[in-house]
Amino acid sequence: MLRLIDIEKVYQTKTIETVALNRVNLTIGKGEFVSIMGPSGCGKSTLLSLIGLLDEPTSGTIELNGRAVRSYSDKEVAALRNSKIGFVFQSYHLINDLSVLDNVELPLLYRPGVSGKERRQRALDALDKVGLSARTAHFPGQLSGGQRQRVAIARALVGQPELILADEPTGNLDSVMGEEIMDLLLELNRRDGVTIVMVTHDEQQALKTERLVRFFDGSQVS
Ligand SMILES: Nc1ncnc2c1ncn2[C@@H]1O[C@H](COP(=O)(O)OP(=O)(O)OP(=O)(O)O)[C@@H](O)[C@H]1O
Repeated sequence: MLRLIDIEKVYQTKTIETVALNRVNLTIGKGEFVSIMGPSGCGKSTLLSLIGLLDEPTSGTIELNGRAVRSYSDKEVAALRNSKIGFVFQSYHLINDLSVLDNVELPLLYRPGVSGKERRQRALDALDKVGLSARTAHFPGQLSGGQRQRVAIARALVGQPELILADEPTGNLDSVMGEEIMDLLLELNRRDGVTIVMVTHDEQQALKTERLVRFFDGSQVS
């Protein structure tokens, strides 16, 4: 589904040039659950932002479903990102002034052809999947960290993406809640076939996934 071919990412500032990714080759198949591990600064977040079509490589090719991403216009890339990719972050990124249901509905606001009624139903379905049907009227501030991350996962799911990108999804949670979130991601992958790429610092969690890719200094080492 996704291929990274000879990817290089160089950040150039006035004083220093940083090679964040150095000739990375990675293929992610449909339905896979891949963990990415590596020390701080090795390029994990950079990799996720490229896979998530949030940034472009300095050189190399990213292919999505067999077609080079660079052959799409900016507008098409934005539409692809919105329809095919769901994001989950370490710090949830929920909007505190919106209810749980409204937070989950948000990504569908920018979808053409989705009525208000359908939006609501899909958000309710996504919240049901993450076990939060009883909390739809709550606000993020009234939830535990684990529950907030469940809301964020429901928000990532509501657009029915092909791919979920999770950047340290359990990084802010204690081990019990972290386990719960990990089990939820594993279930979504196994039961619903959602492809997941997860950056984590937690070796135990990484070992539960189908595949573990390790990075060091911008390069893939295993
Ligand atoms: N916007 C930027 N401008 C300049 N340098 C950057 C930028 N973003 C990242 N870098 C550099 O690129 C390298 C890789 O950073 P990246 O954030 O991808 O690492 P990481 O593995 O995700 O680290 P961490 O585990 O600490 O989040 C680092 O040396 C970082 O300083």
